[in-house]
Amino acid sequence: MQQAQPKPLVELMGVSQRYGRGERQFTAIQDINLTIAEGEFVALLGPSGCGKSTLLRIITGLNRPSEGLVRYRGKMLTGVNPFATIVFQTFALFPWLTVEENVAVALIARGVDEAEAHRRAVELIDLVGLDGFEQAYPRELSGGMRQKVGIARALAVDPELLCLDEPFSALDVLSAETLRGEVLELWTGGNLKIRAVLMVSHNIEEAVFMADRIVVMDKNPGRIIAEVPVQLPHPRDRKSDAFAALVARVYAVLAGQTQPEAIEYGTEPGQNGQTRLLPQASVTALAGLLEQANATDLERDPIAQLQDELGLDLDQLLPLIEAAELLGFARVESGNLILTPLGEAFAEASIQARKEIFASRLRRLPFFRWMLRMIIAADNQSLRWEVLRTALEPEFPAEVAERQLDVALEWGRYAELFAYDDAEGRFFLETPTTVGGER
Ligand SMILES: Nc1ncnc2c1ncn2[C@@H]1O[C@H](COP(=O)(O)OP(=O)(O)OP(=O)(O)O)[C@@H](O)[C@H]1O
Repeated sequence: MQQAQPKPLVELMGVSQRYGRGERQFTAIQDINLTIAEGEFVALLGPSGCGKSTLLRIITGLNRPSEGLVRYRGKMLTGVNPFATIVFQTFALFPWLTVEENVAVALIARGVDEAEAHRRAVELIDLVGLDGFEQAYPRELSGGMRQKVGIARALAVDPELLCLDEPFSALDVLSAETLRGEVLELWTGGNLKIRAVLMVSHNIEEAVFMADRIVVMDKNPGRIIAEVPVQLPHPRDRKSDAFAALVARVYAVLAGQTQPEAIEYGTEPGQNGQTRLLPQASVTALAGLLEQANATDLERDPIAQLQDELGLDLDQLLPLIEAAELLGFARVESGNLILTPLGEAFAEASIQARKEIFASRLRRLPFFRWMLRMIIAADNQSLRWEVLRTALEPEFPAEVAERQLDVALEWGRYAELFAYDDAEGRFFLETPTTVGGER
């Protein structure tokens, strides 16, 4: 028998969202094409700032995209989507209302009379497992329980599309894990009207554990870089090889945006072409990563292993990996982090030798070549922070330029390529030079 094609519920075509005006205009997401079909649980995964929440707001009709079309059940979406609802990370409960009132309020707002609203609220509270807590106030509940109230409230309006915006990230590890299981039970139980779930996450394992499809995004500008189907039956076994292989695959997509060397280093600021952004990675954390990777057998599930061992979340780990790749200390292959001989040498080197290795790598980066040239060319070979920041501004928005200089300052100081006078806000060379370029 031929299986019927699942019907598309949400369709996004060429969707972009820009914020701000004029020179300060900024593209949060660009040219997004995405379909969510009936029966699907889709996870949106990507680094902080790649536009996941923006996309959710567009799908639920809270934002109108700057460009592109959004269709819901084949019809153009022009205002707030009445069939969709969002559960937020921070619960968003009214502290002065009881659990029951917090749920009922969503129904009353939709015109349901008060007695009926309270009757349904009690049913929903039972459904999410909070029976007995109807008259409690949010402050009396644990984080996990509060999030259940948030879910009950979202379910009160009988949504077809349930959007979850990092619903577990404010919870402790155990509560998050329990609630993941409970949400999956609600979803697979089939007692609800929900036709699809869209969950924003920045936890790869969570996405592989829950979703049927993972949409992977990257930033600057926010865009979809891959879609990974997850065809494992529920309940999923985190310890299985198939699970680990999928985690590794998604990790490889996120971390391994490795490009040919010429593109990878980018161009110097002010030259034609794109200047590559320096990842927001501290030298200490980078050294920690390299030491850990050098000391550990990272054959299986490297992301989970490194995250656990270093106590980092994805947003902290990815810039470190990017920095390790940029500096030639490591590469990512099929989801594994492999140290280069230089990376191994760095991990095992003395403090002074590390500084020298680091300096030799920084001198290869167009950003640092440019900075050094600017400092050397300045009066007294000393340059104010503002001058460099202003010089970067045609290339990057002001706050990005500022953050780039912060990173460059930390890396360059560590490598002793230049020094910085905090009181005067000036870069200068520790050993003045007269030759054109480097010491
Ligand atoms: N109303 C707004 N005005 C200006 N910029 C905005 C606005 N909303 C979001 N942004 C910017 O757009 C980009 C995408 O933001 P968004 O919150 O959608 O990302 P995200 O992937 O959900 O991030 P996170 O994981 O940190 O929540 C960010 O750089 C953010 O600063």
